[in-house]
Amino acid sequence: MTDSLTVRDNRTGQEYDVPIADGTIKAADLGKIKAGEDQPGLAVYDPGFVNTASCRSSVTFIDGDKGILEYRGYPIEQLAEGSNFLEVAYLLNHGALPTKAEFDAWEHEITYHTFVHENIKTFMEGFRYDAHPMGMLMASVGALSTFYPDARDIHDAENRHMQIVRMIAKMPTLGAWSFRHAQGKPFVYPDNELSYTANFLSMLFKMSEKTFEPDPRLVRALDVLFILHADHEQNASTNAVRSVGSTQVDPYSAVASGVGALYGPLHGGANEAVLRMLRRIGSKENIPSFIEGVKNGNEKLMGFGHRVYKNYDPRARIIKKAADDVFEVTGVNPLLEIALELEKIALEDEYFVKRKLYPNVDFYSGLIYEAFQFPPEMFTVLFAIGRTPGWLAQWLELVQDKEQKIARPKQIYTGARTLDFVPASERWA
Ligand SMILES: CC(=O)SCCNC(=O)CCNC(=O)[C@H](O)C(C)(C)COP(=O)(O)OP(=O)(O)OC[C@H]1O[C@@H](n2cnc3c(N)ncnc32)[C@H](O)[C@@H]1OP(=O)(O)O
Ligand SMILES: O=C([O-])CC(=O)C(=O)O
Repeated sequence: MTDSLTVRDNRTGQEYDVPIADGTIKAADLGKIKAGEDQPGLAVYDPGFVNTASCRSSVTFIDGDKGILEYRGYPIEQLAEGSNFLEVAYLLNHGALPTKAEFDAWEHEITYHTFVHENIKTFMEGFRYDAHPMGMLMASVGALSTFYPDARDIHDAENRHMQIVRMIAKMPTLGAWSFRHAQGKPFVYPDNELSYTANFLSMLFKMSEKTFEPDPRLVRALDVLFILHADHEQNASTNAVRSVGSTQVDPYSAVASGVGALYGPLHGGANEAVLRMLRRIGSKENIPSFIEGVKNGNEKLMGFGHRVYKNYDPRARIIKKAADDVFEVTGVNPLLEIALELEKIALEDEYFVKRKLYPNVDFYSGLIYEAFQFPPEMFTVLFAIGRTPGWLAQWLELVQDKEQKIARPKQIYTGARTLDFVPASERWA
């Protein structure tokens, strides 16, 4: 036994020793270590999990170099073209496309669980007038766990299915109500005669007793956006859902943690940040000085860069096309011109080329959301509604995986040791 540990820094490849109580295992021995087997004294320093696979999964495949994304083996381009959001939600959670009977049953179940308990409404009405809708969404999803104590039995398959249906169904209700609250408008109850996405638009924008009839082209565009956001393997929010879910807590609590992770500007919150950035740039003439600021490290080009994609994000390509369909109905968002020019300049600039920084899913989505009349604070809520089936599919896979353990990483301790405590009465004397 020695008192040092060999650690490999995955960013630099450098190995070095740190003092610890247990023995030393060389990084070269890593390959001999069986997954999930504790090796006292061994830790690989990988902040941000750049090279650490935390699970095995058959939900979503990404080839970041080629810009390929597939849900359960189906290319995202084909799903966006020919499927709908509820079918994709089924695919993710069941592993295969539904038959007609299976789809009808799934759609029926989801449609009839869109209402939430009246006390959730009271709970949401209690937020400050200017509460951020993502904060409200995170809290209200967490609150759902108290309304469904049965959800704590995560070992029962039927029970798990029930919670998955409930959450996919209720997320738009919570999201729409967080929007109405910010607008100071009364909440609109779900209209179960409408499709999933049309009902969501109704709860957001309905202003009279009459049935709300959104333009079908807008309904389709939003449905496609939901498809594009539905899953993305081990992104930060899914990792949060899996991490919290690995404690065997109920899925509402696990998904609430996912909403929290998504809220951050480096993840789903980037769509809101992009819009604010474009507004700040204001005109094409200001782009070169903005880019200079990015290159000098003063700020980031929001909506650019990705941990996995070192090529164009395939979703950004589809969103760019979808924007044209939406703008046909709503008129062109004037910020589009700035976004297109920003992309062009960045993609020709050595700084971005060298680092393989391309537009990600968040770069163009906000322009469409704004054309729908959503304020920027709502953008990440829209992402969360789309991502819910993915979070749940990953949670389901996690709780069924017999080899999955509680998520509990190691650390490299860098603090003091074995100090002698001196009571305050002596220290302050
Ligand atoms: C749905 C989503 O979550 S998609 C991502 C949404 N987030 C954003 O759009 C925020 C802007 N982008 C980023 O902050 C990052 O690219 C992330 C968080 C997405 C990925 O981060 P990481 O994989 O850790 O990459 P990392 O931060 O190491 O970046 C590598 C290099 O590119 C630079 N870089 C990365 N993204 C950007 C950016 N958007 N603008 C300017 N420089 C960037 C980094 O400064 C770093 O440069 P260096 O090598 O000189 O230090
Ligand atoms: O995969 C990631 O790191 C982020 C992302 O694009 C997503 O969650 O959709």
